[in-house]
Amino acid sequence: MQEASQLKVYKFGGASVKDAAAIRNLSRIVREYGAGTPLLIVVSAMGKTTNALEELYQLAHTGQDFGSQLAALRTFHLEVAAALEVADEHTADPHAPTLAALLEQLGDRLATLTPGDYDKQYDQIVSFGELLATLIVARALHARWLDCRPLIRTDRTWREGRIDWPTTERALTAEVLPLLAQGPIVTQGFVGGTASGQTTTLGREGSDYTAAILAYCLGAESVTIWKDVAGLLNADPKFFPDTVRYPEISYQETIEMAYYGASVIHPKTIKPLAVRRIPLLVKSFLDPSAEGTRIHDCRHGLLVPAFIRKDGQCLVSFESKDLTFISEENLEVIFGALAQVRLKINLMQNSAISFSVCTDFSAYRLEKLLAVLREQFTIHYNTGLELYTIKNYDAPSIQRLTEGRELLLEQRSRQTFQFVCRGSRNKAAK
Ligand SMILES: Nc1ncnc2c1ncn2[C@@H]1O[C@H](COP(=O)(O)OP(=O)(O)O)[C@@H](O)[C@H]1O
Ligand SMILES: N[C@@H](CC(=O)OP(=O)(O)O)C(=O)O
Repeated sequence: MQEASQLKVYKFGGASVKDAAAIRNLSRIVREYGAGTPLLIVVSAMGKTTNALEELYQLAHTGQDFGSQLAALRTFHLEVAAALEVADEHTADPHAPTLAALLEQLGDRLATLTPGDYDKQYDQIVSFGELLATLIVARALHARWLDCRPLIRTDRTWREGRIDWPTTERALTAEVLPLLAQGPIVTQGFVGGTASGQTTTLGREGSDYTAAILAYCLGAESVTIWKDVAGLLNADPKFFPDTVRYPEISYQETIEMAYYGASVIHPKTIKPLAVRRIPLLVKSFLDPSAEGTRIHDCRHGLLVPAFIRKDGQCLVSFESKDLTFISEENLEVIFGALAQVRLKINLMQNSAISFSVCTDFSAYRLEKLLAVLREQFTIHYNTGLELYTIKNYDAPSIQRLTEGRELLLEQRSRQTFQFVCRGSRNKAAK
């Protein structure tokens, strides 16, 4: 590994690059806070572009007309580039493609989809969001554009590529370290590549993870993720009033919050940073001089309860057909099928003849699960549910969250209280 350097990694997510004004704000932050030190900037797709690409892919994959959606995505990017005066005709970078070439490639790929592997083709399409965004941001910053796909090596687990750490570390050290001395570099979050050069993605919202991978491999001094919130809070302010900011918090507490669904940080982000003791700073791009949150190797007393809400949940219960008990053998079959269809368990519970799991809802994966297990088990499922977790709970916090809700499943350990209930779509949590 390299000596810990002065390198700072900045990560800007969709909200911080959602339009030309946001990218101007990003440029100010980089000028004011990132000067005088080697800087690697990781950028996600602009605003909701990844969702738009998912929709485009879905249309193309099902043989529907995607022309107007593609035109809208194209116009959006070209207009932002024009507003920032970084359209193709104003700039020429020998290390980067043009916006026109990228947009054409995207159109070609959509037009030539084959009925083959859904997840593999998803990655080839959805990754364009980050390619387009980084091109615009690199030009706005007069920074070098870097394609990280040949450097961040993954296996062929499409949509959730697993990192080949030694290969990635070797490639980044050889290719990127020498470039850092020449000025800031802008690269894509969320994407990687296989040994044979195909694009992979690292899981939705995976750009935070990219920042951690780069920091780990290049021995960065710190990672800063710039968000639209004041730092890591004890709850999502979009759903809970009266949130409290943690000025500092340990890796361990954070990893658990992220695991339970605190969407402000991708759950895989923390481990690589903790292993090399690289602090993670969560700061507001709306108020960049404010303190934010420092996630690092620290000890603290009991924290105020943290409330975590995960929507889009599905509760699936499996019952043996002949009243036999739920046994290790049965569980092995159920777990095997869940792994096969790539449904992750967020919570589970068993009784004598029934086993229940709460997972993220995916109609496609659930259908595959039913096909595998239907013969052996009677299966019931409920969709449109929410999973709530209270970390470091106390009686008032449980009372506050459960009041007026019908609990379909509940569980508690010494520090964590969790329950599944029907979705309250428009209702903010109390
Ligand atoms: N515990 C929490 N603390 C702060 N923000 C949270 C928390 N849990 C969820 N959030 C949500 O995370 C959002 C920021 O993350 P995200 O939207 O993924 O940012 P980006 O995509 O710009 O990187 C906030 O706007 C907030 O609604
Ligand atoms: N653009 C990808 C990756 C990502 O991390 O985005 P964001 O940083 O905006 O959450 C997504 O939307 O899933």
